[in-house]
Amino acid sequence: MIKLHPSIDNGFPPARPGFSGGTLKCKCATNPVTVEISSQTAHNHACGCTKCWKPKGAIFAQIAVVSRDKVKVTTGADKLQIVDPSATIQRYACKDCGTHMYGRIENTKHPFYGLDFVHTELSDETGWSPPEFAAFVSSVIESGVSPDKMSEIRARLNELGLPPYDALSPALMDAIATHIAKQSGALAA
Ligand SMILES: N[C@@H](CCC(=O)N[C@@H](CSCO)C(=O)NCC(=O)O)C(=O)O
Ligand SMILES: [Zn+2]
Ligand SMILES: [Zn+2]
Repeated sequence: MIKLHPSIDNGFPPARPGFSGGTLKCKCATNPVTVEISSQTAHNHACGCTKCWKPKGAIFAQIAVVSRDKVKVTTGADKLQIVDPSATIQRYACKDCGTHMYGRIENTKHPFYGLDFVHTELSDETGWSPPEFAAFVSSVIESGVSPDKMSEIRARLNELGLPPYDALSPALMDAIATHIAKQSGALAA
């Protein structure tokens, strides 16, 4: 069976009611970077884009959002560097092991401003919100996955209960479009 991501391939538990966060740790054996997340996450999803960090050998990333005021670097801030300063999401990665610790949007007009992107598999705690869908599925081809594999990948995502989309989920695409329409005046603010 095709492997997509180690936290997804064997199924995943539901969110634990009352769960209120945990600590993300990079892959460095010594002096790891730690980031405290003091809330449950939302919109967790598998992402096939080339920009999101993936564990070794994984085709997809697993990524969720959390309010930026709930994200705090607790150790090793000096080891963090922004992967691509020109990207919409500024991804802070450990310069020793390459793990992305959080991604932040600085453009206050962006529909997702205020939300940081995090990989909850970097935490030892259980109870995080599980993935709900798969985004940017066709983009895995950009990382070198053969187009011949796409039917198998989409079938497996469906089997896991993760509807595959080639951008974000319809609910998130609608939220983005609504935000833009309110900014332009096409819809009442
Ligand atoms: N085909 C491109 C798609 C990259 C892309 O647009 N990624 C999305 C999703 S990331 C988490 O869901 C995005 O919002 N990117 C903004 C950014 O990365 O700054 C590819 O695969 O590279
Ligand atoms: Zn590291
Ligand atoms: Zn992505």
